[in-house]
Amino acid sequence: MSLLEVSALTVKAPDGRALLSEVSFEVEAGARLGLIGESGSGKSLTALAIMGLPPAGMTVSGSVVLDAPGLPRTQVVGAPERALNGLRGRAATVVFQEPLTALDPLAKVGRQLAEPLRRTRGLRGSPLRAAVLAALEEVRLPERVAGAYPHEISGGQRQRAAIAMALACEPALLIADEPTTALDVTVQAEVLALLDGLVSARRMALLFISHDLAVVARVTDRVVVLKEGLAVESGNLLDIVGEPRHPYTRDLVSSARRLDSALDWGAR
Ligand SMILES: Nc1ncnc2c1ncn2[C@@H]1O[C@H](COP(=O)(O)OP(=O)(O)OP(=O)(O)O)[C@@H](O)[C@H]1O
Repeated sequence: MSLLEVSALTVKAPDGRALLSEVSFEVEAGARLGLIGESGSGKSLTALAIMGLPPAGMTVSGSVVLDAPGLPRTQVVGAPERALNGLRGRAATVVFQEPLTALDPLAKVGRQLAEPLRRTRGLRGSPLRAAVLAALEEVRLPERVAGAYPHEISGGQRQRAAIAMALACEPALLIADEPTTALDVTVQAEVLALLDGLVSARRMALLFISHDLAVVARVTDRVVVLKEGLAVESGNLLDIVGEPRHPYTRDLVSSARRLDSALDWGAR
């Protein structure tokens, strides 16, 4: 049994338009899967549906089963909020493109990190303070960040803090939804390398969402290609890059190649 099994997942807008149509994939414990597609293809809706958080007014059908160690196996579609609350953060969690989605602008970073650590590990007092500092260190943030408000640190540091918060509940599956898209190119590479290392060190499963094939290729080995809400191709990343079958995947691969050779040219 997989950690995450998505079958025929369909999301409809209030006007009945299908935004996601019969999408299916699985993620085993500790495995990595990339979800790639252009803007509006349904990537974020997939992430939200897995978390049981579809936008208001949308109808979700099909099946999303989360089966994380130590937690009840749960059908997310149609599950009561009570059942989902126990799963969110622990079975699966999300890091979004914009770290301010996860961070409270009015609270210091240390206090925000302490909250999930207190809740999930029952820590108080100095052990809690030590755990906050360890969590910052794990994402390579200096101690002083604990006493800063989100607006007082850089975008890259905010994303590291958001990653630390996501990891505080020790999730079995990390969903990273364009986690580096809003960052400068050099910071992007650092955050990606950090995420890659943390997922390996903690043996987490990763669902990595991006419009950028080159970025997905750095952290995953299997991909699902989404276009207009349909999964048009899926499989091993190297097979897909080597022999893309769908015309849209061919476009993705050739534009990634063009970018690659332009960068090679620039380096010479
Ligand atoms: N809250 C909402 N209300 C109405 N339509 C929405 C809502 N959220 C998403 N959509 C529509 O659903 C479709 C898929 O959106 P989604 O955000 O999943 O795309 P995406 O692939 O994540 O794109 P991006 O890379 O731009 O985030 C789009 O047509 C979008 O306009």
